[in-house]
Amino acid sequence: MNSEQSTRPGMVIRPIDESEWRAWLDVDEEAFSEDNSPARADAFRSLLEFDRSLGAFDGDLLAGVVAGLTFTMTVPGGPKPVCGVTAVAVLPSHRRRGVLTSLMRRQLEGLHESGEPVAALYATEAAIYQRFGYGRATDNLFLTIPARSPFAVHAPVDPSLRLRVVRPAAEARADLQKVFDTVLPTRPGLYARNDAKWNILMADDPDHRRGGSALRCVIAEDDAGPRGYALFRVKPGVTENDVPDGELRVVDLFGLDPAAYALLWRHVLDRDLCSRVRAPIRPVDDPIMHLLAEPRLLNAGFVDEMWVRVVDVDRALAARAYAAPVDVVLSVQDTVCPWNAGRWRLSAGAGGAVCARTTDPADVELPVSVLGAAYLGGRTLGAYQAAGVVRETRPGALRALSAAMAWDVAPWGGMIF
Ligand SMILES: CC(=O)SCCNC(=O)CCNC(=O)[C@H](O)C(C)(C)COP(=O)(O)OP(=O)(O)OC[C@H]1O[C@@H](n2cnc3c(N)ncnc32)[C@H](O)[C@@H]1OP(=O)(O)O
Repeated sequence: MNSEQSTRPGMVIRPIDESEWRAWLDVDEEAFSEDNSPARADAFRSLLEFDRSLGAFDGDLLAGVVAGLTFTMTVPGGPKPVCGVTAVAVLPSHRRRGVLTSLMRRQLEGLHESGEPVAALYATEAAIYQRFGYGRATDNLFLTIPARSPFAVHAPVDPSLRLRVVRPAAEARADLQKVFDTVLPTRPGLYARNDAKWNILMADDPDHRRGGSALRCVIAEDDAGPRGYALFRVKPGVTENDVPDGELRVVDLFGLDPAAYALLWRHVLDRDLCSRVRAPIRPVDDPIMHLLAEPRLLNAGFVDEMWVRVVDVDRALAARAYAAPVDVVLSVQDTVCPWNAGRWRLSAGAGGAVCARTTDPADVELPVSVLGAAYLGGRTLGAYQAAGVVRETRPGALRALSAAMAWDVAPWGGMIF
């Protein structure tokens, strides 16, 4: 599809120049009905890559925007380049006229021509991006745990570990980055946090506190250095009878080994004057689920987290590792990126993966959104078959593909971008 075909008539789509930043911010603030303090606007701007942004212009008026960010994201097998899609906004005066559709199509065409084979995003509303071929690839586990919930007898303990409180939290930044960068390659979905991202986290914007304290930081360490950290806030409170009823909210918690991880959770659960711990952004296989003696006390739920778009089937499927050998012919449906539509043979084994065009008959028929959903390893395909989304035309092929694409560690981004 050429760019004229993908652009709404009367609308010009082009990258936004840095000098047009004010107009960009206006569109963003109007679309989200949110006003930014100067500090917050500066932080937002520091995240953007203007040459990777697109604006939809109605005459001189900037009516819609989308940003692309250059990411290294862990996928099954290790860190790879992924385009982070963010800051999507359309002026309320121009909504439901195809502005977003034009921006999405143009962005995907650009990635196909010279970009990353995979795009990922966090959606404000889950219904928006499926029509553009994004699949729900990760979920967020949210927990509300009563304080002082007991641990199971098998919970690991290492007497050489100690806790260090760092205040203000920003002073621990180097240690935090070291821990995070070590964890990064171990979980699909985690993306490398650049300086701008760490600046925002450590700036501890009062607008993000929602009635909670400044960011608190505790490091688990031994004589050799840090082995994990917890960042959290405490929202103080008392019951009507003056019983302490504070709420501790976990912001970020990573451990390099089971004992450090358990100690950090023990710390947040035992914090004085708190009656519960809320952890709203956790991976669905968080080890805390196996540390508590009474798992029902987790009060767990989950929601969609990241949505992934396979931009180029061949480049994307060859870029990741597979949990088992597989040799299948996929028939891919993709009306937004027609270069993906049709049959591809995926062959993966000990020597790596190859994905190439084929005229052989299909073994599995599926929409590109399911490839996106399964890309980070967090989905099995039988459920999509049961839902009527995927069809198997060679017995056993779907199961083989599902086992190969699934990954032992659940994917999770951990922080909105
Ligand atoms: C990755 C991120 O940045 S997520 C942030 C997304 N931005 C926001 O939530 C800010 C507020 N909302 C907006 O700015 C706009 O309403 C947008 C960006 C969500 C949609 O922009 P629009 O230009 O109105 O979308 P567009 O007209 O291209 O709609 C395309 C299709 O998506 C549908 N759609 C658009 N928004 C939504 C939605 N929120 N929920 C469900 N469907 C939607 C439209 O109905 C249309 O469907 P159709 O093709 O069947 O007619």
